[in-house]
Amino acid sequence: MSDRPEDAKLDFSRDMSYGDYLQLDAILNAQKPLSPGHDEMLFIIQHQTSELWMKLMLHELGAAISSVANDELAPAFKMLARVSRILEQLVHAWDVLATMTPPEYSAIRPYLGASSGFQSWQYRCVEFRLGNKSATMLKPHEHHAGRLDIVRQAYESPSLYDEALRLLARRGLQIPQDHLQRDWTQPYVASDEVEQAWLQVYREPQKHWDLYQLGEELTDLEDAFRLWRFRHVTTVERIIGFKRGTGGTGGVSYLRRMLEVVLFPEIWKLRTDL
Ligand code: HEM
Ligand SMILES: N[C@@H](CC(=O)c1ccccc1NC=O)C(=O)O
Repeated sequence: MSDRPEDAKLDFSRDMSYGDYLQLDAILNAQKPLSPGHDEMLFIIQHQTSELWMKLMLHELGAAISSVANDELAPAFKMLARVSRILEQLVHAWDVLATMTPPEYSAIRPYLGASSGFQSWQYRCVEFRLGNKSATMLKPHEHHAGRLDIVRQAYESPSLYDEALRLLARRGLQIPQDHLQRDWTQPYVASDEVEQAWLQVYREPQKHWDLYQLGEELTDLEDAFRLWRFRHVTTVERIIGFKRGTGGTGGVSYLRRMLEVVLFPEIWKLRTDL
């Protein structure tokens, strides 16, 4: 045992090093700016780090959905809490991107062509796993069969909320049959009976403690996701104003409409009716 750096292992000619393990050659050689603009490095790294966090989110969300489906709530809570913390991290990441001014972004934007975050397949999988289903959103991935399969898998599977409602039914709460077995590609439709079931949980938390905790984990998650959407719109407005998006939508008008999405409607409504 020693505190001297000279005593650390220094020869990695035969052993796996930090960079080997983390595949840093692949990651750190993946920043290829197309424009002469200084700020493109920020733009690329902001997106790449977001995609890495989304990869972890999908890893956690997929496992959390399976855990809920298997009545294993303790591990699901831990994974959902992690997803919410990742979203918070992504909310704060907007502060870094917001240091980019409109003229700085104008130097990069012509080089982006028709590419846009709208085409992020991992983001679309997150939305689908959280229950925001839309057939149109599969289309940008049709040109790439492997990716389309991944997005379609998320599209066709029960969402986190679908599995939560199936769990409530297994616990004896009244959930309508058409919420328990349905075409999972269809957008979720809120129901008074489902709200009544959640109200029972929230009126007697001590009787349904883990379902109550699940309800609050879902609330945390949607709360953090709403903040992410909001920071996206405000950051976009401060950088490009009301210009149309490179992806072809109205831009800020489209992103504002996305602020109206409610993922777990009865969990929010019950607060008024409790
Ligand atoms: C200068 C920075 C940014 C600008 C100006 C911007 C602008 C836009 C616009 C205008 C759209 C609407 C689609 C379109 O027509 O293009 C959009 C969508 C999107 N952007 Fe960004 N964005 C920026 C940064 C980011 C970052 C850092 C991420 C993180 C990954 C991101 C992820 C997305 C996603 C996922 C969508 C699709 C949203 C949805 O369908 O609900 N954007 N963005
Ligand atoms: N939609 C943006 C372009 C954009 O932001 C973008 C382009 C390529 C890769 C990622 C992007 N980020 C998120 O939409 C724009 O209209 O300027």
